Amino acid sequence: MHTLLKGIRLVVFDLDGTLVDSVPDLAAAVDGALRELGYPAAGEARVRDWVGNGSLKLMERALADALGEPPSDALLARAHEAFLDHYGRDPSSRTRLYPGVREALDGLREREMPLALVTNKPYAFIAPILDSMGLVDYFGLCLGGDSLPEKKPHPAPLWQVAAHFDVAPQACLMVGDSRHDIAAGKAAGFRTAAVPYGYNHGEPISHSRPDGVVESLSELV
Ligand SMILES: O=C(O)COP(=O)(O)O
Ligand SMILES: [Mg+2]
Repeated sequence: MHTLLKGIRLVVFDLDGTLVDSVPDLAAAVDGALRELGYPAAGEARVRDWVGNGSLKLMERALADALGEPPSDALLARAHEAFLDHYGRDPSSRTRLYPGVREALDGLREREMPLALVTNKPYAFIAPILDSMGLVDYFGLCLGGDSLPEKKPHPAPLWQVAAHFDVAPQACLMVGDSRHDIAAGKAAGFRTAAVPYGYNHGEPISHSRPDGVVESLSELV
C-alpha cells in the first residue's frame, strides 16, 4: 500500500479528470449549446481548460470566449439550460475510465476502505456516468457541485463526507486532478493526493503542493 494511505480510513475521489476522461462528452454538450445559441463550437482542447468549477462556470467561460466579454445573466442561464439538456441526453458515450482506476478501486475495496466521491459536476449526472462505467457499487456517498451551497475548493463537501463516515479529517485522503481538489482537501484538513493527467486549467498540479502525486491510481494499491 502507498505511504499516502498510511493511517487513512476514508478515501474521497474527484470524478472528472481523476477517475474518468469526460471531456469528449462535456465538449460535445458545450458545443451543442453554443451552436444552439448561434455561436461557433469551442472544441475539446479549450473545454478541457474550462472544466473544474461546475457546469455554470463552464458555460460562463465558453460564452466569455465566444463573446469576448462576460455574458449577461439571462444569456448564461439560457446557455446553461441548453448545456444541461445536451449533456443529459448523452453524458457518457465517449467518456472513458483512466488506466489503473478499476484496479485501485478494487484494491481499496478489498482492504475494506470506505470510498466516497465529491465532484463539482451536477449531482444528477453522477449516477448515469458511474453506471455506464460499471462503478456504481464502489462509493458509500456521492456529492455533486449542487448538493450543498458550497462546492470545491470550499471544504464543506469534504467535511460532509468525513462526518457521514464518522472519520476525522486527518484520517481522510482527497484524490483529485485539479487545484480545486487540493485546495478543498487542504482547507478541510485532509491529506491530499493528485493525478497529473486530468484537467487543471493548463497548470501543473504540483503547483498546488499536494502531499503526493501518483501517475496512475493503481500506485495507491
Ligand atoms: O464539473 C466540473 O467542473 C469538474 O468536476 P470534478 O469536480 O469531478 O472534476
Ligand atoms: Mg476533476
